[in-house]
Amino acid sequence: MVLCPVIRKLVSKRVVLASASPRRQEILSSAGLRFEVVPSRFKETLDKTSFSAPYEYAMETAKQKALEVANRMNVKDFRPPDVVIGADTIVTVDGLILEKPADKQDAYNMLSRLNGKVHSVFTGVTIVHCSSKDNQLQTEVFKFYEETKVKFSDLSEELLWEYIHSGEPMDKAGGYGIQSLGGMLVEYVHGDFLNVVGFPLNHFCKKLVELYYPPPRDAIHHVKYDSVPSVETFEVLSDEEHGSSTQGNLTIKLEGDNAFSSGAPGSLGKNKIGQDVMGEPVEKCSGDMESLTKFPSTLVELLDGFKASKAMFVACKLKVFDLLKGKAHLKAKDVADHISASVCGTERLLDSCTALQLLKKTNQGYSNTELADKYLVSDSEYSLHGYIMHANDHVWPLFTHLESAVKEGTNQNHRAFGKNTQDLFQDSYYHSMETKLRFMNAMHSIMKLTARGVATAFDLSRFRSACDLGGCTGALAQVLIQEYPHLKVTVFDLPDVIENVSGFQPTGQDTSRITFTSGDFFKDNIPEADLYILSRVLHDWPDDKINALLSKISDLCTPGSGLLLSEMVLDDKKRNRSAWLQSLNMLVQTEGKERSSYEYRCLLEQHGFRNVEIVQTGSLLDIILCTKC
Ligand SMILES: Cc1cn([C@H]2C[C@H](O)[C@@H](COP(=O)(O)OP(=O)(O)OP(=O)(O)O)O2)c(=O)[nH]c1=O
Repeated sequence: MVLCPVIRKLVSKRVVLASASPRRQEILSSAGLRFEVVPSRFKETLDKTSFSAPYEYAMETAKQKALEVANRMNVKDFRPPDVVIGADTIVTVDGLILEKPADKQDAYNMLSRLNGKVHSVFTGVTIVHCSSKDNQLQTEVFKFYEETKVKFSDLSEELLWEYIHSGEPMDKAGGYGIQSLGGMLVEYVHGDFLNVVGFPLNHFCKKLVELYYPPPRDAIHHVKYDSVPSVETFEVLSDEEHGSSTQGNLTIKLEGDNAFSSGAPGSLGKNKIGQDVMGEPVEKCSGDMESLTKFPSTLVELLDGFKASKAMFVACKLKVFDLLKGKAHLKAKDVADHISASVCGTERLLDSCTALQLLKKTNQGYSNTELADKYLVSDSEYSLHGYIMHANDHVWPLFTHLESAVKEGTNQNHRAFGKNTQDLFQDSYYHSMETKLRFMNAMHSIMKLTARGVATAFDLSRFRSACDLGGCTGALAQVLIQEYPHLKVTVFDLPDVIENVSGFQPTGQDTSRITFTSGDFFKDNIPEADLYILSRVLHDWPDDKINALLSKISDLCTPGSGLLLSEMVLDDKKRNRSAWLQSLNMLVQTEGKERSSYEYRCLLEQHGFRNVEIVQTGSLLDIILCTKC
């Protein structure tokens, strides 16, 4: 999604971010900007005393970072970038400029200076427009800066050292990261929060508006904008209402190194032949033309979606993130050697993962992003590796038959895996030890991630016993007993599952209040409990089976017993994309479907449950609680 329409102006340009900062990459890509990352090699050693103000230093460093990359990329026979963006963040306190700490002692010195005080964070940003003539790089440089004031609480020595030992300060100006643990040090922030994190997005968007939609001179005094104006506002002003102004020789004063004339070829804005600075035709405002010229970014994202998924799946399968865990950097060749793959293929995979922000790339090589360390490394606490392997090995082949699934209205196990499913779980998930463990791993990893949300969406402290039907490895049960000290939980699942749960139990945690019982909830007796839980179970089955199961549970319940469901609830208004795609997922692989809140409510009331309450989290699972009347 592109919130700032002016970002679309950059869609057809080769945009390069001259920064290794993962924060800057994240901020700009979340704003919908498409860009390549080429970290600058400029050494941040300008003489600070030669600048009249700290922000001058930050802007100059940002400029040098961007120009170094622009020059390096101006290689004969290659297309140079159109736009290079550089940034530099500094912290200033007591007249001193603080950059990234050199070591822990330096971090301590910086944090001690900031302790209990208000300081300023400046980010200087440079936008360099590039063109190349006879292999000579020509540049136009625009700079600006943003200041944010931050107040630190009074912090104890112990806390400062604990924070320093977390390792977070080392790659951050002033020795703290407000967006993570460092947020705990901060009492208040005045100004743009993202500016502290490394990139003043709001000011950047305003600057783009200035650059790409310059208001004509006589409009300047009418137009006051505090926030980013819509494209239309400025197109109307510059192209229609004041259409003739683009024909004139209008001089626009901009902050930065340049003031230029919109009438001069190669200058900013639109020239006499209706081209913008990059020499490309200017978008017209008229409805038809506009819809023809606007770039369908959403569609491009969808076109690329499956490639991005598969790149992540393959990197996980080849254990790339495991290999890079805890390593400063590895070159593509070293990664290729370890995973027994070609160097050229590995390099492309690593570069794609870098573009997807799963890896970081510097001159020394590739390393994991925080996201990859946390979720893609196979043995991390909240690893999604198991779920991703299930997506790659099971869901992906099924989705290649989506067209048949849609035409036939049935799952595609027979096409994807060559066998008809009489018994869904037995035939598709548990037919071999390998598939069984893969499926259990997948359910375990997704449940670990979501269990706390499920367990705490409602206060369940009135229940003394719970039975988690289809509770698999007991990942939810483990969180339930932590949250509710008086609750005992029975995990009920097929014998195939229960006999393999031991490998998934946590070490060093008291699990004596969890019991594992095997059985088939359609055929066998279900254990008695005050609270029954069906997490991601109902969506697997057709209505007749669901009715049979709910009726069986309802018969076991006494008045006041509870039933807790966790599913993705379909909602026309919220249009939760994951839930609707999950519904297709259910079509290709099961006999079930996702349902709306209305459908769940009817279903539950039909079986004697009342007080149906739904917490729609909008993330992976929504939670429903009801009581037997
Ligand atoms: C104060 C503060 C800084 N920072 C970061 C932003 C920047 O990445 C970093 C300041 O260092 P910079 O030199 O501005 O940037 P960088 O070295 O990370 O990347 P490059 O030079 O390649 O552009 O500090 C935070 O992430 N959180 C904070 O709260």
